[in-house]
Amino acid sequence: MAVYTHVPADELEALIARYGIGALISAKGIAEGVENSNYLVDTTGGRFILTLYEKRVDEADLPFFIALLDHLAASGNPVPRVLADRDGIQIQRVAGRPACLIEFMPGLSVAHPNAAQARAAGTALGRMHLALREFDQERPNSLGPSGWHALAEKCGDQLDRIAPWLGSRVAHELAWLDAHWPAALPRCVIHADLFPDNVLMLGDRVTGLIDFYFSCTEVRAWDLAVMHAAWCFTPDGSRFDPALGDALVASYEAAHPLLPEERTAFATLARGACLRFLLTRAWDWLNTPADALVTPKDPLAFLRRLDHYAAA
Ligand SMILES: Nc1ncnc2c1ncn2[C@@H]1O[C@H](COP(=O)(O)OP(=O)(O)OP(=O)(O)O)[C@@H](O)[C@H]1O
Ligand SMILES: N[C@@H](CCO)C(=O)O
Repeated sequence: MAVYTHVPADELEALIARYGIGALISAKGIAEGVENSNYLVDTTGGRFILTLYEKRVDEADLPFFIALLDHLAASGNPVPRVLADRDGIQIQRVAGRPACLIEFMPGLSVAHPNAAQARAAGTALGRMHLALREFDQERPNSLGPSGWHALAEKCGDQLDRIAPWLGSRVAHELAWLDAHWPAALPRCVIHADLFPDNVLMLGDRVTGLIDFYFSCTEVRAWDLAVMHAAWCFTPDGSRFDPALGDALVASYEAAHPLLPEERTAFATLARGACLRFLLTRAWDWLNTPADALVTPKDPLAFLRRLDHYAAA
């Protein structure tokens, strides 16, 4: 359940009144997600998402995310814009947290995507990368190679509480990736977290790409590698589905061809993606109180994926 911050009804009513979107009808906390608090807000003028930014989103980055969403929406990508209130203000303070009111996108995220859905998602990523050629703002990736080292150090010996050998395995992977990371590949702003739960679909059609709060300037093909690792395995990471992998990569390439050097480096990029999600999940696993409302995700599901790419 991802509602970390409760918004009192009178505060919500006053917020909605600032937007000229009618009167508040209801607001429900959204269970999905682990990072931020999200509410589904209905007013007499329509349906909206209210996001309160929690632990991992830095308020100073919000203008970058808002500009990115504006750019992508303006170039025809299915992403939600952030609404401005009557004074033109987009970043609010709600219950003491930075917050934005966001366009509601139709569709559902698919728990177990099929090949047609992977194909649609690959096309959506390729089109997004095309549009991002014209986006000139930058944001460093705090969860890129140097961030992995910092996170592994912060987890320290505690990694072995998850599995007895995990600390030494992570150290080995960090050293291998330091030696092989293809940092010279083309870069652009990427989504960096396009898991199935961040792609809304109706049937086999993509209706919304959401949750851009890890977007950053990074090796472009890493975005596809993140998707490959997130979309093409059983949830526990034990089995790779080649039909999903082929559908995802072929459809991406039809919209935005990979360079030969991106193709060559793909398994290494995916290995880095697995380490990134292993480490953020491990940190959450070790630091989520037992009585928290959020269930931490399994770090080892990304070690199993990593093993797949390491063997490739
Ligand atoms: N613009 C939107 N339109 C429709 N639904 C949305 C929108 N934004 C968020 N949601 C809903 O809220 C849920 C949580 O949103 P989101 O994935 O942004 O949360 P998060 O806490 O940042 O999650 P994550 O754990 O994936 O980082 C989504 O699964 C979706 O159901
Ligand atoms: N998509 C991530 C959560 C955001 O970092 C995961 O499943 O671990």
